[in-house]
Amino acid sequence: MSIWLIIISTLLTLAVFCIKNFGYFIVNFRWFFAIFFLMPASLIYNIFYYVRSRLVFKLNTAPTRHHEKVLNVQRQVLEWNKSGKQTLMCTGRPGWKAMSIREARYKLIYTNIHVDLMDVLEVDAEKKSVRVEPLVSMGQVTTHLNSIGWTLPIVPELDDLTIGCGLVMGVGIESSSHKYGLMQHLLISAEIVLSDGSLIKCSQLENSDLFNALPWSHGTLGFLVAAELRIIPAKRYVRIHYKPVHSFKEIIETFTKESQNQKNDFVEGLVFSPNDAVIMTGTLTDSLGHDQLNEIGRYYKPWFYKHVETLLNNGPKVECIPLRQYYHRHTKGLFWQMQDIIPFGNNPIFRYIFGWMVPPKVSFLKLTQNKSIKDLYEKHQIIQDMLLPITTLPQALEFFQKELEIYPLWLCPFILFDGSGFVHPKTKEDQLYVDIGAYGAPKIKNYNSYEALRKLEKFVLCNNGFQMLYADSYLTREEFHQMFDHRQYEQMRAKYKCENAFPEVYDKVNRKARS
Ligand SMILES: Cc1cc2nc3c(=O)[nH]c(=O)nc-3n(C[C@H](O)[C@H](O)[C@H](O)COP(=O)(O)OP(=O)(O)OC[C@H]3O[C@@H](n4cnc5c(N)ncnc54)[C@H](O)[C@@H]3O)c2cc1C
Ligand SMILES: NC(=O)C1=CN([C@@H]2O[C@H](COP(=O)(O)OP(=O)(O)OC[C@H]3O[C@@H](n4cnc5c(N)ncnc54)[C@H](OP(=O)(O)O)[C@@H]3O)[C@@H](O)[C@H]2O)C=CC1
Ligand SMILES: CC(C)=CCC[C@@H](C)[C@H]1CC[C@H]2C3=C(CC[C@]12C)[C@@]1(C)CC[C@H](O)C[C@@H]1CC3
Repeated sequence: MSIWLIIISTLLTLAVFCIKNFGYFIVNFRWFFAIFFLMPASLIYNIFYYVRSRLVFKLNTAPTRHHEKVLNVQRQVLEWNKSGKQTLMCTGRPGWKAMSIREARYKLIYTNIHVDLMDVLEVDAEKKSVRVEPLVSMGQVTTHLNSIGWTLPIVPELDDLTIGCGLVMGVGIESSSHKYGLMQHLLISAEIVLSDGSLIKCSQLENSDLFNALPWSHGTLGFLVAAELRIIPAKRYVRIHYKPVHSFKEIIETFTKESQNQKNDFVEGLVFSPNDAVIMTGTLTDSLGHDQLNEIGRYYKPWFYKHVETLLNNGPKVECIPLRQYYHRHTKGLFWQMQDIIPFGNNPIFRYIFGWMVPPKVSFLKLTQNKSIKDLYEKHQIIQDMLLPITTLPQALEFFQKELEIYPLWLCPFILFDGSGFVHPKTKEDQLYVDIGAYGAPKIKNYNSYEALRKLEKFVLCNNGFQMLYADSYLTREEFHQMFDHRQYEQMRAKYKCENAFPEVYDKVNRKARS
């Protein structure tokens, strides 16, 4: 195992060395580094963690070691208390590992608490729940669950997203969210180490005020050490219906109608131009019936959105996709971000030779970007997910066209349940929302990233929407408080003595807090 780690570190060190010394080359030939350094390093890293997790799973060591690891977190917090609370606290997870666009600056000055808990603890088939440690990745948990016939009702796309950290303390969404809501709605209970070092369990039945304030709190109420989530039986395939639509009106009507249809297990839309989109609906199934099997996850298969694009003129179509491959349909193309990193990545020759190593890990791409690359992304690209009431979809699509002109756009419906935390509908009832994801280079003339994003943020604010906080946010503190309901959060900050222990969410996620 240590040999693998040495190889990964050598490849990454070489890549970082090249970035520092060959700035021009790295910006213009990033694909070279991605293919020859980052992809092999990612592959070895994944194998390493696969073997590690497999061993932990087989030997069942995670549950017995869990208590010890929680005590370690408590010990660090108690030490911070004893040493006079010199600085605020945050997790010790390095910024480059997080799946947000930038790195947190505050990690360098705050006390880093190492929460190295990364295993699946138990699956309770009777209770239909899985108990996990916070750093468990989506890849890890779905592989475990799927192999024993279960799955999470919502499986956010990217393998490296962490369940307990990013998806529960932040936000998680996927194409089944129109039925199940956001990842936070799967949470049954959470175990938190508070600022005084004590351990508290919360759920809808005990300490419910804290429980409801946790989602989107970004580690500013305490450290999560275990989370229990709802699971459902898995099936072998997803039967997917691709419906091409060719007018603005049809896009809105078809997408809204399918999002309201609870018979659909999955709903997603890819918008390719103001008047062209493919709306996809899926159902879980164990039998192929007469439908064709398409193993889109195989290494030589094209990027999913390219496959969908071909159906704009060749659809409608029905096919079955193996479940895990459906969950990972956008992974190889990092939605459509891979085309900017390896422009020929979808070419069949590349796919047959290198496809099995794709994609490089997002964290390695982050670790090895220099200032020029960061500036390029900031000035010429947009990576944003805006969550808006589905009734505002027509205005929103027009706004995206007018201010950005960026395609494809990702449409993902979700039900936002009424509640009391950071994010809930402004009306006092459950409401259907849509996540509009824009990832890439806007085509609008004279694009000014700051101005465009500010306009977009104001549009979202005026329409009772929310910005996903992994992305760049230029909201002012006042606007942030207007967008996110801080009432219960502030009560919990006072009740659990967080003010001198953790920063506020705004101070972790605003653009100035990240580099
Ligand atoms: C036990 C376990 C622990 C893990 N722990 C970690 C970890 O700690 N950190 C980490 O970063 N990753 C972790 N992973 C994620 C792992 O690296 C990826 O899931 C990897 O892609 C698994 O490949 P596989 O072919 O064995 O998966 P399988 O489940 O066997 O794959 C089934 C099918 O899905 C397709 N598929 C699988 N993954 C992808 C993908 N990413 N994109 C497109 N298609 C795909 C495959 O082509 C295959 O046909 C873990 C995985 C497992 C199984
Ligand atoms: N499909 C989807 O839904 C997608 C979602 N995302 C978003 O990407 C973001 C990044 O995810 P990821 O890299 O997994 O997570 P991060 O490491 O970025 O963690 C997100 C936040 O949770 C906090 N946190 C981390 N660990 C703990 C803990 N044990 N207890 C309490 N708080 C904790 C972090 O605090 P600290 O700063 O102190 O480390 C940070 O503020 C998520 O917020 C997610 O919403 C991105 C892509 C797709
Ligand atoms: C489905 C949802 C809700 C979000 C998907 C977002 C992803 C497309 C982005 C999340 C993190 C992003 C990063 C990049 C591409 C787009 C994301 C995967 C980069 C890899 C782009 C290249 C840069 O050099 C590093 C970026 C890191 C984060």
